[in-house]
Amino acid sequence: MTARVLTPETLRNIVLVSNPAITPDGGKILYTVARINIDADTYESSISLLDVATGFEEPLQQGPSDSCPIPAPNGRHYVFIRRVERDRKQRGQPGLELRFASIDRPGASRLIARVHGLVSVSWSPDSLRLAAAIPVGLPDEDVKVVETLPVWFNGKGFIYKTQVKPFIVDVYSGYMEEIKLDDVKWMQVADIAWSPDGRKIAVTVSRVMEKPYLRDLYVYYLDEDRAELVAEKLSGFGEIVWSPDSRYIAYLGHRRERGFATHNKILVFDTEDRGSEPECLTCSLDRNAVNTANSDVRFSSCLKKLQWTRKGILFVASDHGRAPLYSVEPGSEPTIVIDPGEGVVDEFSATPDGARIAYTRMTATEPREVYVSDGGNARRLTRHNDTWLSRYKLSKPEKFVFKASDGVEVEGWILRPPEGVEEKGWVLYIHGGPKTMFGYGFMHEFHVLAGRGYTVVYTNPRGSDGYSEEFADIRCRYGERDYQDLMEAVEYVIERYRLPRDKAAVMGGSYGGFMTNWIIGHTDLFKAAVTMRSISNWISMYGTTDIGWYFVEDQICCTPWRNFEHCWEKSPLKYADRVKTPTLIIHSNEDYRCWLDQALQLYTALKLHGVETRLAIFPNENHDLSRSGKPKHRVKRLQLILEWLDEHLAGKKEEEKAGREAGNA
Ligand SMILES: CSCC[C@H](NC=O)C(=O)N[C@@H](C)C(=O)N[C@@H](CO)C(=O)O
Repeated sequence: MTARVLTPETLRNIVLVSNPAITPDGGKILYTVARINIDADTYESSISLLDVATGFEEPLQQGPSDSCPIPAPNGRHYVFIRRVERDRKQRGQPGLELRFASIDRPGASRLIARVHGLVSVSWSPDSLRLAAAIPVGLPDEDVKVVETLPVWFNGKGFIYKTQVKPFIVDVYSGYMEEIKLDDVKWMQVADIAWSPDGRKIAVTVSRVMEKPYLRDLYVYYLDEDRAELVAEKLSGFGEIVWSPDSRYIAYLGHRRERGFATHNKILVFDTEDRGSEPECLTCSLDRNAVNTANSDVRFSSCLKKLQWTRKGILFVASDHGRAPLYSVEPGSEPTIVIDPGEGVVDEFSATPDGARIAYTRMTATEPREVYVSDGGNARRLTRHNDTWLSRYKLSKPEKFVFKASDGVEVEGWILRPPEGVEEKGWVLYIHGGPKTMFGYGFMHEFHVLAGRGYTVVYTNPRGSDGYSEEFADIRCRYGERDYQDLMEAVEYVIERYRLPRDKAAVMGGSYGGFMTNWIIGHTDLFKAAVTMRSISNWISMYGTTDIGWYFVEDQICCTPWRNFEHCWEKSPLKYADRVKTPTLIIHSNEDYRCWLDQALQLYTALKLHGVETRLAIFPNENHDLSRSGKPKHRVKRLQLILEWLDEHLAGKKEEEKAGREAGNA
């Protein structure tokens, strides 16, 4: 009997649980439940309410496009987001509604404001108002007349007229007033936080258009209607939280000591001692204080990545493919408060006293579910994915560690086809970033590959997250130590797991696509390659994408005018004339992170050099096609990958050719 395995279409089974927001008394959890409707080609999301004591659950908002519930400090009300459909005539109208509702009145809600987006929101302690970072300004309808940078942004489209501004919003009247930050002419607010004493609002904001990664920290004093600059030229995530006594601000980020390879840290600023150096609370940990585990089954969340409770500051850090929840206080060392085992704490929220924490956890074999922890006792509260999971065979990845040729340990995992599935070959899968990690995030795609008979090998080579800052730092040296780690991993798994050398494929997305392109230009070991949302040419990447001009300079250490030769040396396109590996190129036509030109240049080069190549362009999709693209496109993408592997690793093409020839004879 053939095993029931995951296929492209089983995406429809996965229930996407997100945004577990706990009420201040710890009695209830509001969260988003999303389902993937392949037939209607949509994600349908609603909001549920969980009673922590009984585990009883009831729908709060039926959807089909409700998400991101954020409870008020009074524990009675909440705000949430409703996505609204717009027809052609309404183009330019805001697509989101910010709504206000009572926890004890399921279904009812009132419109607060129509917005084009919501970057961050924070309740006033009296539960009457919100501090909100809201995008304003739209692109021209027809001809685009641009004077700002970047022109476009992945997932947002043309943003050259958009600024993200800070507002105070009255939840009862909907009245909105902009918070004026002195001397800030152009701004992109990254985060906003209302102080527990109600008197101040902290804002992190980028105000240098050419260097959007630089953030300044302001405090706005409501009584005086005046803002003060607290710190300048910070970088990283940019999230902020106030201490319970409203004196300190914890900032999640860094000062770019190792450029974009720098770990996000928790830096605590004393707002009453201006000019004092911030205290770094996570420097000794030497881990990135955010969760960068890859997964393709997430749904949008509005929860903060930091929370300052009376027991300490909570944050998730990336560690060896896992993501535990930590707590830290000024003057102390970080300690783990929720150990997810071989898993990932994906998002969390805690009661102000820190006694109870709601969170979502996932593993490599289970998508996210909601959990609650009361000081050490963790309980799982939802089981949305249990029934369908019990009907399928999913194999469990096995972890391996090998010593690279320079003596550094590198980790990886091997996911074999489930029992009963015929083995057809294997795939080296490379993650993006490069500063993200593989590990214990659920990857539907990996199980689909395994279900078709392909063993998946995935590793965290140099440049990855989850280890020291030094480990993540491959600036200026792309294609060197990272490439070596991957090729040494290949030799290791061939020997240790007896994988067939002549049945290997390589694939990856974004930086992983860069590396796939690099690999096929430097070795002919692989029988097939699949390169997705990839980078092939750093020179054109520089000027065409949302992050290009500063990402390339930082990571590759060149610009089209400085070290031009180095930019070309590090571009896979330079080596395209050596490629022999049959290559499937997958790209989205609205990928503004790694623009379509990257795929087109590679495709043209491979075609002209006689390499077997196929190019799939996905319309109306962006860089996140594999994670949040339209369901039908996600299915099609997986089908294309499987077909390519079947043709080149499982000999499907030869079989068909032989069949055709036999038919003609
Ligand atoms: C502004 S510096 C950070 C760039 C960013 N790194 C985070 O992952 C990034 O977008 N890099 C892309 C080239 C990339 O490889 N993206 C990965 C991870 O998001 C992907 O899988 O798409």
